[in-house]
Amino acid sequence: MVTRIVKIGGASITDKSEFEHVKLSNIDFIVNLFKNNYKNLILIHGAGSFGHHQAKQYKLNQGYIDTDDYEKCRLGVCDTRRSLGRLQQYLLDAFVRAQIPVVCISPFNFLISNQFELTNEDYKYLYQHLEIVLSNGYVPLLHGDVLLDKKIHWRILSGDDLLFKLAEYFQPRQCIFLTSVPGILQSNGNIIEKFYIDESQIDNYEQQSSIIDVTGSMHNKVMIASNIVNKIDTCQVFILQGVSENAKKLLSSSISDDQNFVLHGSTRILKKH
Ligand SMILES: Nc1ncnc2c1ncn2[C@@H]1O[C@H](COP(=O)(O)OP(=O)(O)OP(=O)(O)O)[C@@H](O)[C@H]1O
Ligand SMILES: C=C(C)CCOP(=O)(O)O
Repeated sequence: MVTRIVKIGGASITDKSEFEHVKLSNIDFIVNLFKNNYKNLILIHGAGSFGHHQAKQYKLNQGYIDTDDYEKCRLGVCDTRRSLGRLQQYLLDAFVRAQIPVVCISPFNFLISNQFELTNEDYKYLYQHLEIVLSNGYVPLLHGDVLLDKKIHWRILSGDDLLFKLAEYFQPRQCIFLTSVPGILQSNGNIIEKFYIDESQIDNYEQQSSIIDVTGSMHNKVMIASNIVNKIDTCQVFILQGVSENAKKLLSSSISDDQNFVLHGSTRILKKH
């Protein structure tokens, strides 16, 4: 039932180096990618500069730490979610303006972890809810979020990790990570068009950067993208720039049956032969 899952990375729609800095023209560009192409689609958006800054300030990705002021951190949870809501509002404004039937679904309302852990059983109600939303013709827009946790009070769930769990359940034909860069870059700036999964190499692909990010940036993305390819044989996985001709090309065409299909100037994740 689901053909594509697309993560609209926070880096593609915000300036992550500046607090709550939205790039409205990027949002319009990305929303238009789906204008005639939104059937059987799940969308996820990242936090960008609407969430990572607060999450870092209150160390939310570590859960509650006894030595910190509980009430202050709890307000940090609320402030992170308020900020995510602002970014979501910009996206919803643009989707509805483009007459695309998008509804927002927050993981916070469906998932409660236990010492960071989330089982398939924990995801059950979210999956069921998404099935109903999809069968009514809506496009669900989920997002990276802060979740409540039974032991450590809260944890961060990144949109990339969520994408993996949705891919595992819905088995889409394509998973697409839209971000601010053309794909996975080598240290000399060259793009890797075919990234063959080799776990020992994954550590080499995080370049130094000044952006604020609590969920592992490109390193986590490469790991998640690789896990999807390893787990779902039939799923094509791409990392590419959201505001780009490649994104237009990929999202406006039907899914190629060529198992080795690549888009020049972007990254396709492939199993090592
Ligand atoms: N080897 C690399 N190749 C490409 N980008 C890299 C690399 N190493 C680090 N990066 C950084 O990773 C960023 C993309 O990861 P990031 O998690 O910020 O993306 P996102 O998913 O769009 O954002 P968000 O997590 O806010 O949703 C790029 O903007 C770039 O600065
Ligand atoms: C609340 C936060 C920081 C969610 C992070 O989600 P991501 O931007 O998809 O990694």
